[in-house]
Amino acid sequence: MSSQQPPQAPYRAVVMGVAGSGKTSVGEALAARLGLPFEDADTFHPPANVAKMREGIPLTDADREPWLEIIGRWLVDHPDGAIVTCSALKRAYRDTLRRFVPEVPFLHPYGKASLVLERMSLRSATTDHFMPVTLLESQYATLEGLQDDEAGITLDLRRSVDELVDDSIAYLQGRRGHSHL
Ligand SMILES: Nc1ncnc2c1ncn2[C@@H]1O[C@H](COP(=O)(O)OP(=O)(O)OP(=O)(O)O)[C@@H](O)[C@H]1O
Ligand SMILES: O=C(O)[C@H](O)[C@@H](O)[C@H](O)[C@H](O)CO
Repeated sequence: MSSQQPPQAPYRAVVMGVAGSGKTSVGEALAARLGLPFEDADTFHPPANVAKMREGIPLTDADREPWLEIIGRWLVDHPDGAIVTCSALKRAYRDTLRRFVPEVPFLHPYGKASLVLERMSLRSATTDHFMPVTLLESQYATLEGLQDDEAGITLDLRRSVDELVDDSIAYLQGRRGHSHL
């Protein structure tokens, strides 16, 4: 009998959630810890989408569809592992991403809008991020949390970024042996 272990599956994951929930902070730190490439899906938004959000107008399904496909292709282009953020607010949006990478797990920092609003307000005061706090209500109204049949984990965004990375890694390691990602 061979003592060789099967090759380790690479980690690919999407950090999802409403604006200001910590996707970038957690995704970047997670990718750094795992030594993987990282991309923030905001960089894939066409300028028209960014302009819309800057004006406080929520994106529609039609605005998001081509953007989701770019993110799906980005994941396909990183078969050796990668972490990407993507709001992926609706189940149907996550279905689009799964058309590209069927077993991709979603890590979802989630919590009360009041705390996210506080963090976004602080961010707006200190950076020139395009996303206005006024859009947070529509982000929550659009959000459909992970369903039981979806690969992924809902994380408590009150925890520190480091703790959220610990939680994410524990979850991803737990999936090992159960998936091809
Ligand atoms: N777990 C955390 N604890 C404390 N502060 C946090 C945490 N996560 C994020 N923050 C802070 O909250 C703000 C929003 O976080 P971040 O930009 O990572 O969210 P995001 O989901 O990527 O937002 P967006 O989608 O709007 O770009 C930032 O100022 C960040 O430093
Ligand atoms: O689907 C959406 O409405 C968008 O992706 C937003 O979520 C923002 O781009 C992001 O959160 C930046 O603040």
